[in-house]
Amino acid sequence: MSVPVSVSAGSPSDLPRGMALLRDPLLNKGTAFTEEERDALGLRGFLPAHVFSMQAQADRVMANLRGLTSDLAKYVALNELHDRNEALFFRVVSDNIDEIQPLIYTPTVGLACQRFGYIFQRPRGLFIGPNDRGHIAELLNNWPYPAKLIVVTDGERILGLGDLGANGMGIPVGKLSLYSACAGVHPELCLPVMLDVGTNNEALLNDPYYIGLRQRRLGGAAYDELVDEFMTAAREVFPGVLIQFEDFANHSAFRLLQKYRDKACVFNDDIQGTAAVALAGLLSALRATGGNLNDQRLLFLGAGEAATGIADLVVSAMMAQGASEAEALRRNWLVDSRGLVVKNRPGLSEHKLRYAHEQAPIGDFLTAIRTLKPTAIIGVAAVGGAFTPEVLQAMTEINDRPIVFALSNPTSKSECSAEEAYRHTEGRALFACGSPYDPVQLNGKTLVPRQGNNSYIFPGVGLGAIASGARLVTDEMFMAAAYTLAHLVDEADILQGSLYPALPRIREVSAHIGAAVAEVAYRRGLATGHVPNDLIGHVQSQMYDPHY
Ligand SMILES: O=C([O-])CC(=O)C(=O)O
Ligand SMILES: [Mg+2]
Repeated sequence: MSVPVSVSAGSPSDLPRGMALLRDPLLNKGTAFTEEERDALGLRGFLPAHVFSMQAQADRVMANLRGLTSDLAKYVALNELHDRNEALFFRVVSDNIDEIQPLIYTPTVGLACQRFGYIFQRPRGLFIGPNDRGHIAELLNNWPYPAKLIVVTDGERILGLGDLGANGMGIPVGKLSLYSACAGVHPELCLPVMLDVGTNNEALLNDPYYIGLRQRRLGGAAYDELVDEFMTAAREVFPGVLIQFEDFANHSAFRLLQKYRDKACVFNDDIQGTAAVALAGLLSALRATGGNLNDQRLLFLGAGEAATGIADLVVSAMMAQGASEAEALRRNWLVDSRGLVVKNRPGLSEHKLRYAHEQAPIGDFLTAIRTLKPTAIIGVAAVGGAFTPEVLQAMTEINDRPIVFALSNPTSKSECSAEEAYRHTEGRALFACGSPYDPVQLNGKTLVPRQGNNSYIFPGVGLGAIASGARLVTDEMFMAAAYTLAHLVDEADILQGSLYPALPRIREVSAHIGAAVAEVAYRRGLATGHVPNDLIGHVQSQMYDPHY
């Protein structure tokens, strides 16, 4: 007899029985409970006669899903399955990751967050707000599972969609689903957290179905104190927990990372995860162009978390290959809403200063391309359509194989589509995108764009940090993750224009990234316990496999 493995439940006699068992998503198997289990667990009479295999259940889920016509309806159906039977949900997601990732993650999760109040059924995770001050540890203690991994947001910058307040809870939930599906972090170890500090989104404040606190955002010291109480309480209640900051606005994201990175096991996915996935894509693109990293010139459209995160990691990689810091910095340029970021521009925020070079001001992206002659353009400003045909043609005039990364999410915010990228560069672009695009046929050739999305990176990084009991998450770990990911791209991928491995290989990818991250943790004395002989075996042995 086997019910899904629980990491928190005690002996089998402590497990719920009867109706309570059917209603526990971590243990429920629905119509797959065997005759023997139906007798032993008090289930007789609750279930129809036929005993289904897990495969038959999974096939039925997929058939039903494919019968639905809207992506939002599919999101809701998958959410319901998640609430009913976790093992089956993760089986279905893992076995059909190409088809389902876009439904539980970008782009559909963006729409789901915008509609969150309307599709809300059961809560998942913890909502913490200003009224909980002084009691956050108690609140965390209400959580019935032993969290080892928290994804936390305050909803102020959800994907490229802006302030969605408490509706942004869809993001921690979606990211944690990918942790379990893509890297086998056990679902019981995963805790989504929404710091609901209000919203400045007027439409939501006036929406009768808005689920969050109906007040404007908390700011200043009160905000910092709330975050700090949460950080302290989380580490007290769940010792060693890894905390991922997600979709905070720039003004909070850099500050919070700076404040906690040397004292707690934290990272910011939008800064560091995005950086690693972009560096990996760049390394793959260089296999196609035959160029050297240290000869590249990168022009970013955007100057926020993703842009400076990527630029910082690229600078470190260039320095590791022999460039001086000054040389490496000058190979990275930022364009924001006010034009090229240059030294003499007044009022630059701190995170942009490293990339404010000596240069006459330039007002627009196209002129910046013509002046600076980049080898790569990287879109991270959430301005949909910003890579116009003129921009793409200009890149093609300068480069034999222009590198074009349209990383903004969801699809509506993408700088250009895959089709546009290839069509306006005569099929020469080395393209990556934040949200998924289908293959493109051009001049008798099939080009297969892959997602330059941090979902290739964060699941493996979290797995490695947890498997090694890491005390901190460092930039060196993200560097190792980026090189590991790039190494897993094979020649056939490169030939068809794919800069990342195929998504169905994601569990293998995450295991290797996990081992690379754990290796850094052990080597730097940041791990807990002894170095295992077989690191990848050790990491793989901790991966949750969704079977009954
Ligand atoms: O969630 C994604 O697709 C990538 C990401 O972190 C973001 O865009 O904020
Ligand atoms: Mg994000």
